[in-house]
Amino acid sequence: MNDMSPDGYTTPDGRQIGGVMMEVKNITLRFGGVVAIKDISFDIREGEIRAIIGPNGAGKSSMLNVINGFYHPQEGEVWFNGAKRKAMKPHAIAKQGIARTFQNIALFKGMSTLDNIMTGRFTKMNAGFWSQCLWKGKAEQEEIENREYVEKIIDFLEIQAIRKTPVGRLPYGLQKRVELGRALAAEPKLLLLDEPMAGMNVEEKEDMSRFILDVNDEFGTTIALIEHDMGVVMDISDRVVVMDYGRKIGDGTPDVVRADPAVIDAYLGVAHD
Ligand SMILES: Nc1ncnc2c1ncn2[C@@H]1O[C@H](COP(=O)(O)OP(=O)(O)OP(=O)(O)O)[C@@H](O)[C@H]1O
Repeated sequence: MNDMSPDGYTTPDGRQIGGVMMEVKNITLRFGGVVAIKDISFDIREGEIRAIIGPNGAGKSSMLNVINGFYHPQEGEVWFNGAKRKAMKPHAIAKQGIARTFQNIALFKGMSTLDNIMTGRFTKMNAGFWSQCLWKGKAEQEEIENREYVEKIIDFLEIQAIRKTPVGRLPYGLQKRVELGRALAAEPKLLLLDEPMAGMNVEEKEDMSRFILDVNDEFGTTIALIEHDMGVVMDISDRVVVMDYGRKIGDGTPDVVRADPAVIDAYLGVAHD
């Protein structure tokens, strides 16, 4: 990686990363007596694939929920697109361009792939009830545009063959792909992935890794993910934050993090000389 100038940097594979999109500053989050996050700061840059890793209970999901606006930390600030975020409801944050997937798939199991992905368009739907009654044409036009966008995602994720299938009948790996599609339907600037490879076999992990890289490349989406699978994280991420017991113990490129003795001790469990 080149220098970390405010304007960005160039990745080893030649991608241009931009300035800071999201910054969390000195975040502390407590649940009663449990300190889930202790004074953590890091940034996510425009166009990056940024990972947050750490052992069980390290605070990764809590951090994703802070970024997502679901949890409000007792201390610290969240900055997005150059502005300090006020306390907001998650749907307002979704409107700002942040979408996410969940560790335990949160799809409507009885609904088709197509309809599930359509639900991801809700932040893009402007025609309200009265305008639908008074101005049917506008609502119809919006519906057509939403359908077109969803079809584009279905093609992109190579799930045409299952577009009509109720998602509850799909294998796990495909359900995860549909969930990615639903998040993409919101056209996020920042996409949060909560353990996108959890429970997958090797082939499914390879497919998901390829789709994450392609989303970043073709849609230009900035991606932050939390993941247990170290191999996957190191392969696809530009920079990695390492958490342990609610603290940040490492931050840098995969090579830097891999060689960091504190990370090796805490997470990799490999003895270092
Ligand atoms: N809603 C909650 N109420 C109370 N404690 C919580 C809550 N959510 C998380 N915690 C605690 O905060 C700490 C961090 O949990 P968190 O789920 O963020 O870690 P994690 O790194 O995502 O773990 P895992 O990899 O197992 O999902 C843990 O001690 C956990 O028990």
